[in-house]
Amino acid sequence: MTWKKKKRGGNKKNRQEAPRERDNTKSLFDDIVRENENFEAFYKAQNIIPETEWERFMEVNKITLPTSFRITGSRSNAFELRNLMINVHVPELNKIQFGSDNRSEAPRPLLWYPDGLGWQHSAPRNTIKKNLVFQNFHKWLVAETEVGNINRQEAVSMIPPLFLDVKPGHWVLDMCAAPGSKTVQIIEAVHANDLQDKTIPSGLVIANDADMKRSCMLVHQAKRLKSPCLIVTNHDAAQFPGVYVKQGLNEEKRPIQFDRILADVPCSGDGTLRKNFLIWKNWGVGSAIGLHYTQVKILLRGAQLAKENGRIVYSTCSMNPLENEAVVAEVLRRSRGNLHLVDVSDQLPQLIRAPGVTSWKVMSKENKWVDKLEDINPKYQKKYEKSLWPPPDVDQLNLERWQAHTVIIMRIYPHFQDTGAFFVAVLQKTGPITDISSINSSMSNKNTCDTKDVSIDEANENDNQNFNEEIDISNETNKNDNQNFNEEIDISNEANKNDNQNFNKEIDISNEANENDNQNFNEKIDISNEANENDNQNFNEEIDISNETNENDNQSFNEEIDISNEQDGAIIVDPSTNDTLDNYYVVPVKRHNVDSSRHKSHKCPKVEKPETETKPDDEDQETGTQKRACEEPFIFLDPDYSDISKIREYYGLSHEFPTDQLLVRSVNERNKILYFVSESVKQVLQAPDCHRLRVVNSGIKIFTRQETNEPIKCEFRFNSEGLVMIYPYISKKRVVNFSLEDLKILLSEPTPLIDRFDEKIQRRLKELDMGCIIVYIDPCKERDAIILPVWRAAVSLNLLCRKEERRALELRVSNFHQ
Ligand SMILES: C[S@@+](CC[C@H](N)C(=O)[O-])C[C@H]1O[C@@H](n2cnc3c(N)ncnc32)[C@H](O)[C@@H]1O
Repeated sequence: MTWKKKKRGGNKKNRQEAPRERDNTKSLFDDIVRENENFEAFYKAQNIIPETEWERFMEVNKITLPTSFRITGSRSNAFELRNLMINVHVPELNKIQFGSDNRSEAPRPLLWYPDGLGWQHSAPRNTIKKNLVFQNFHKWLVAETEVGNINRQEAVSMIPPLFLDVKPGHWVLDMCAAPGSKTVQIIEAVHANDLQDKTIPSGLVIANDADMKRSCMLVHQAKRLKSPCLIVTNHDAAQFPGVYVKQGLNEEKRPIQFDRILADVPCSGDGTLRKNFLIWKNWGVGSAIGLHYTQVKILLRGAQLAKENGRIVYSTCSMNPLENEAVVAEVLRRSRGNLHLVDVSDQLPQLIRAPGVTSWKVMSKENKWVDKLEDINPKYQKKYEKSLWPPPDVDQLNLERWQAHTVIIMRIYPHFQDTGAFFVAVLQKTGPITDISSINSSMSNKNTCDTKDVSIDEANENDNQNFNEEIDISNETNKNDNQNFNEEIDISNEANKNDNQNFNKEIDISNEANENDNQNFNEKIDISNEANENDNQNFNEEIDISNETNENDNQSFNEEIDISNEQDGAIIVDPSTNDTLDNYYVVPVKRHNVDSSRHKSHKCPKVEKPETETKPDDEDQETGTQKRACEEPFIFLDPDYSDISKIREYYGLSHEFPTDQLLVRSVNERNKILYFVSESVKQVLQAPDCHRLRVVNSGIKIFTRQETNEPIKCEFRFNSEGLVMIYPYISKKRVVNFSLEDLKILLSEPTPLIDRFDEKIQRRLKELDMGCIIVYIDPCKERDAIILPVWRAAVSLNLLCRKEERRALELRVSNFHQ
């Protein structure tokens, strides 16, 4: 059987493209299943799917996965979009009839997802391409996705963060976060009360991933949420460094610990068969056996980093008990009663789930069933962990509870609700996870029960063994992601084509406008150039991120430097015990007053690298990535910093706004961008040993210095990324209330002339000098107010936001009629 490779990047030989449409899928899958019977043999023997359901389980696995998405953002905004789905899009799409049974494939809500904000649809791509109604719907989806109001995400992948039960104010660690779908959910939960409280959220989300490239994807994904609570880091989660932060009035040093931990670990991914049929074809027992040890180490480290009474969610997109129940059982055993499974049967009652299992079988890499480690050929025993087999006390672990609908561990299978498969376990920490080394290890079969049990060296050794498999798998996942990503790129390219058309038009228009407005020519060019930079960034995620980072943040992408730090930081210990404090060395990071003489003296802890190793902007021959000589520091501004006083005066910024949470990223007198972070992010970034954290990104842009030849009173303009956050703290001095009609004029061209607006607006604008103003639109009670930064030039206005934001706004405004 041969499948033709479709156009797609990569030079992988023998790569086969699975058919996408439902109609022709089945027969081809039957062929794959025949080619790889191990999958079927393995899972039949595990007896995890009742015999009566087996046929249905196999059938559904052969059908292409529906597309699913979540409506995100603030509550009222999300409800507005949900109502638009229910009242406008679904009725329109329901009119389309297609498929063999002439059935409509309009989106339907995921019944178990709270507030009707989760959706899925299984319309074939051909339909989407050919049908105008679907095309319009898709355009809307893409536009709202670009600005972060909609998140495309596999339905089952939405489940773990819901069980994590994140509350505003929580400190959350997402251990294996990239590409970031679940991080986005966590960030949303941390911001859940923003609108009611009208305060800056105090929570913290650290999103970590061991893969640098994927961490960058994560930055891009999470950036759309404009959260000052996020830090993206790049570590092996099993060795996530301990950091001491100063907390409380006395600034007492305490080890960093989290209210919530998500360990969505790397796995064999056989729950994603419907998305990536190659997993089925290449399925083998080796992946799970190889990953088990890494998974145990990550979950264990997560348990250590949780606060007492903190919640830890362990999840995989694998159905294999060796990656699921075996991992949880081993970590429960090692925690010596300080970790418990949580009964979450009352949460998401409409989610159909099966309980965990208490017996499972281990198949050797030679595809033979093996009852115990000792039965493995001694030559290969090192490759297996004792903990792969069910422990003797497995019945006491509550892995399975199926009484009165009580399910503690959740197994979600594709045939339950037309999704992928997933495994979720919710754990609570009730005491310190200490002294792991003294536990007689059932895990290690290497007869080393001393401190080396989970020591760095051994962990690394093992990691290396497993790493190749992991890389294969994550590549597989990447391939898969790329598949899906290409779909999106196709669409967005189309959108971009359109944009280019519009863009040219805009240039024409702006030229026209410039004729009218020659005085402000330079300003407009500057602003539009910035907008163009942003636009180009979005054509290519990676370029986008690295450019943005290099230009604005100078945040470190240098893995070499960080690896050396990793060695310092890799101390496996429960932070609630102080016994490793001596292993930390302290590099004090002071608050910097940005004056040229002082900031020159600021030393980035990573500059000590010899120049020959990392020249600035050196190109890595192997990866093609840009290396930087040093990671630029996070320099917190002194509230007395002169530019802040200017901003305060010009915009009427309240003293309640925590200006001490503003920072800059470059040691430069004329800092172009001022970033803002939450109080807890600041605590972490100012931790004496923060250098141990390999920070990839943090902070939202709130002010940008506007370079202009014109005489203006305040050089700093608002950045759309941070405006909503700071808006409650500014006076009405430079706020102009617009009606929807005024907004339409503003959006009608890049630099509409002031005299096109309503007379009242003209009068108000005349009161204001040249510079940044804030346009406020309150469409109606049920909808969120729209707050926009606008440049008030001599005779025209210029909306200061990215093209994607502008496009989504245009769509939103056009929907207000309906
Ligand atoms: C299942 S994916 C995570 C998906 C992610 N939580 C989401 O919802 O988008 C597993 C991730 O773990 C990362 N990873 C693999 N080994 C790791 C390790 N030792 N520490 C941290 N991350 C790791 C991979 O790069 C991959 O991005």
